[in-house]
Amino acid sequence: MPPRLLALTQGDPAGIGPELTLLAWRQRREAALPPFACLADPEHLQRLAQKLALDVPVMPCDWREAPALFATALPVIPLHHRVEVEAGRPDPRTAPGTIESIDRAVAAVRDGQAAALVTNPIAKSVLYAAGFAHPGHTEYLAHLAADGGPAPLPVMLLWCDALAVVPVTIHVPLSAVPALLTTELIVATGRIVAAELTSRFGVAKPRLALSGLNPHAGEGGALGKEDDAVVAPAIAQLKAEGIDARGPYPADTMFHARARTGYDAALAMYHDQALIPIKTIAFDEGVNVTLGLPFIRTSPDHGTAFDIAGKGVARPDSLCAALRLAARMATYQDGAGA
Ligand SMILES: NC(=O)C1=CN([C@@H]2O[C@H](COP(=O)(O)OP(=O)(O)OC[C@H]3O[C@@H](n4cnc5c(N)ncnc54)[C@H](O)[C@@H]3O)[C@@H](O)[C@H]2O)C=CC1
Ligand SMILES: NCC(=O)COP(=O)(O)O
Repeated sequence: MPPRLLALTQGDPAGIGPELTLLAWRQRREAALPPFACLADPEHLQRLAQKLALDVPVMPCDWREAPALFATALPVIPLHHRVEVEAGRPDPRTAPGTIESIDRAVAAVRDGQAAALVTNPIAKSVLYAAGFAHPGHTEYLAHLAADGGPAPLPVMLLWCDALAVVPVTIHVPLSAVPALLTTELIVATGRIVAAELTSRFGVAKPRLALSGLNPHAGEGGALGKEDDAVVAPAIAQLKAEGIDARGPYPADTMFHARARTGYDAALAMYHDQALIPIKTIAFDEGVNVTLGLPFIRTSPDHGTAFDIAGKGVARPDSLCAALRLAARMATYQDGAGA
């Protein structure tokens, strides 16, 4: 079965997302990319391609036309919002277009017009300044998936060939982590990770390694109580449910190469505990995946990089990896394996 079309969002139009989209399309053959269509302002992409001297024919189209166009042009589903912003100069007035792109891409995936969602980076602070009430894509996508009912628990997984790692608490201040970190949250996260490593990554019997929260996983309680009181009971519960879960391990010694051979995914207790190791070993190839949703979503692991936007130096490798992984996950979901 040929890979089905992916829906790619515009991301923050002042960031590097638009140029990465152009660069990815240019590399579609060498990088073995599945077909994708971007929800964006076609004229903005045309202007940017011209400015960066990138030979990319940008073709406005609808979802039905997009797959056949992909071989010869970048298919773009036009947004209602026009983009009038300079690269590197973020502006909250672009927020409605950024959000329109996400909303319509999600709708296209849920309607079956696209196989999976791939998002270009957004700047949270720009959206917050425009009144956006969600911490990031991860939480907003769960809100969209709720359809007015209870929102599913979205789980952030950062993935590269050498490591898959999940922050159990996500976009929250460090000072709020101990109160938010509950045995129930860890168990619910572990269940989702174990189930989707099988259904969406093809890992038959996933092995999960859980970190502690505190230095040395609490050093028997002397350096913090949460490791024994909150994390250990969650591991016991996961094991009781037949999930291969181990720990709590000291976070500082569970990410080196030899340790990584012992598990399929690491669950870390907070954002930086999870993201520092993967961005250190695979900043250019890492992919951010949202689990727990009724649809597939991947994204590059990096942000909007306003400091280099429009300068022609941004690397599309992580976006390319996100596109390939989304297609691979869709293949597993369809039951066809990799
Ligand atoms: N999935 C998403 O939507 C994400 C969005 N962000 C947002 O991005 C904004 C900026 O975040 P930062 O912490 O500055 O991280 P960043 O990833 O945007 O930039 C960090 C450094 O890496 C460089 N860099 C990033 N991507 C690159 C690429 N593809 N090629 C070459 N160099 C690259 C940048 O120039 C910068 O020096 C924030 O507002 C944050 O909310 C951050 C991470 C993910
Ligand atoms: N640091 C990861 C990140 O900010 C990604 O957030 P999201 O927008 O994918 O929720």
